[in-house]
Amino acid sequence: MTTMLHCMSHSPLVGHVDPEPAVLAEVEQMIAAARAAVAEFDPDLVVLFAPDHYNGFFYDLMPSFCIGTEAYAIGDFGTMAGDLQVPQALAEALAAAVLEDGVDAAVSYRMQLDHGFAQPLEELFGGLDTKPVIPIFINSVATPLPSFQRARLLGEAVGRFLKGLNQKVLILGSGGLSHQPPVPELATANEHLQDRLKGSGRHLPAEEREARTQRVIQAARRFVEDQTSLHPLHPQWDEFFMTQLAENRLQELDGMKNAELSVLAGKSTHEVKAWVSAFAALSVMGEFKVTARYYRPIPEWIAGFGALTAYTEEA
Ligand SMILES: O=C(O)CCc1cccc(O)c1O
Ligand SMILES: [Fe+2]
Repeated sequence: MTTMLHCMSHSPLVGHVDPEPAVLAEVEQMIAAARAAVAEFDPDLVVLFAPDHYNGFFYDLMPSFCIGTEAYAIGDFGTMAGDLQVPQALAEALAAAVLEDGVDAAVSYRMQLDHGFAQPLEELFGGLDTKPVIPIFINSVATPLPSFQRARLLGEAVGRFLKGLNQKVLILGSGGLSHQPPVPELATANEHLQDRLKGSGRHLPAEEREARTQRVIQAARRFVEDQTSLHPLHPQWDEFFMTQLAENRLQELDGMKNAELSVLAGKSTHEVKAWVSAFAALSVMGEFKVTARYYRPIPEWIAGFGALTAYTEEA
């Protein structure tokens, strides 16, 4: 049984602050090709690794990893809102297997998701509930963060479970690459914002939601004018990282310290752990080959914007 993988950057700024038409067309073409490949593959099951941006996971109880047995997306930045179609018994079995395998992932029976999960489903399937999807959260913004090694081990545990299923599985990773949008931080937040980060932000008043959205849009506009207004993108690291994955050198990333990566490529670059977990899962399912690769730094989206597609070899 062949397994397919697709990892991709996301950005809620898509449609809000867009690059020039030629770049937009290039990205749309890349996404259309991925959508066609996914349609051709026609998975029985989708496993989606993605981060959150203080929309569903907060400091009142912040897990490193969480497997959703039921989940819905809130529709931030105009992305799709609504329920995912999570195969509950299978998600429960996956959660149990991952724990048994030595990785202490939490579970959620009411997982609240943002654009990090919704955007890839929207782009690849045109909806949130067109296929059975198991969402797996990786904390990528709320320090202290899980390490690269733990993200790899999580992925390997997930892959071992999936290998035993005998189903046609599509593994998705959403996030990264180098970027540092203005995501709030507990250490520097005022009292009101601290309260939001500790859980009251789970149901943000409409005007606060709008203010937050506009703040990110304004930051993107400023970043296009002045690329020192936020942590600069780091195309060279992004390309290096994608090559490490494509060549199955995941273990070499274990030595990368979280603080080191933040300084090098920006604090939200930790979202690439979704890619690490996705490739780790694929790597235990069989020998794999990367068949498509895309990269371009896109300041309008505050993102080193890339994608990788891979398949295991037919046994
Ligand atoms: O929701 C937020 O506040 C952060 C939004 C955000 C902006 C640019 C690139 C991203 O990957 C991203 O997640
Ligand atoms: Fe993100």
